[in-house]
Amino acid sequence: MSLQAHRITAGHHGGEPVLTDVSLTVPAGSITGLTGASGSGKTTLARVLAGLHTPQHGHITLDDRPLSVAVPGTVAMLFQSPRQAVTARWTLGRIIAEPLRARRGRADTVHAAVQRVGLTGDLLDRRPHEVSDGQLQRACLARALVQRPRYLICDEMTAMLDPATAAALTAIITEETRRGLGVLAISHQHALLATWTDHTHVLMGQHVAGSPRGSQSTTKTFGYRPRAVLHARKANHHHGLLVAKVGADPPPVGEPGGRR
Ligand SMILES: Nc1ncnc2c1ncn2[C@@H]1O[C@H](COP(=O)(O)OP(=O)(O)OP(=O)(O)O)[C@@H](O)[C@H]1O
Repeated sequence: MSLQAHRITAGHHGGEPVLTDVSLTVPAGSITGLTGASGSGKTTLARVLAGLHTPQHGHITLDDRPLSVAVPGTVAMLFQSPRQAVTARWTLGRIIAEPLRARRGRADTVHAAVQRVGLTGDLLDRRPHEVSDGQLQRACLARALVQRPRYLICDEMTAMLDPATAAALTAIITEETRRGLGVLAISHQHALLATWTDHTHVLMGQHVAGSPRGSQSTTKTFGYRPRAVLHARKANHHHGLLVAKVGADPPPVGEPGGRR
């Protein structure tokens, strides 16, 4: 069971592709990391995986079936800025319940999700400007969970959060993987990826400063165990995917995971 990107080429507004022939697998029940330089195309790939952006080439499968036949909400997304992901005039309660508008039993489901993410009931009547970023991100996680997603894409989800809230949310999501949720965690924070993910891919975009013009977007996979250092030692090319092992030495300057 997995959410898979198969040889994706994608860009914006007919411009040069941001991603060229990129493949990525997000297995169910585990946390897959995705990192890479700013502009390498992580968010673009995330949006393609969630069905929010149509690729020029390639396709997405969800548990071996086309993503297009999946029930809406099967792939949920959390963004860096929860404020840009919600309707500002709605209460948190309405934001969380909205995906269930047409479904029965929503009160129980919403209540369970609210409890699950550690929100107190009094916050449900407040609007986004009346709560903190952390509380709003918890509400966004609750909104995702009420849809019972099979896969969750977290795009820099913790970037704006204090360490305690970030730790709380990652712990809740980790718990959900034990129930089978597959997670793609996108982050620039290698320390977070090293402790949170089972393995991490590094997206090598063609728009990254210093990369040769026309080079292809690929991903490197670091099958590192928690706390291992991101360091490619050996790479094999396979369908646009560079699979690399991880060493204990710090990566050299300019390498993925190295000092800039
Ligand atoms: N809606 C858009 N219209 C035009 N170009 C876009 C759009 N979204 C992204 N891009 C461009 O596509 C490239 C990849 O952007 P993307 O946001 O996917 O990268 P990223 O790796 O997620 O970056 P970051 O780490 O800074 O969030 C960038 O050059 C960006 O300017």
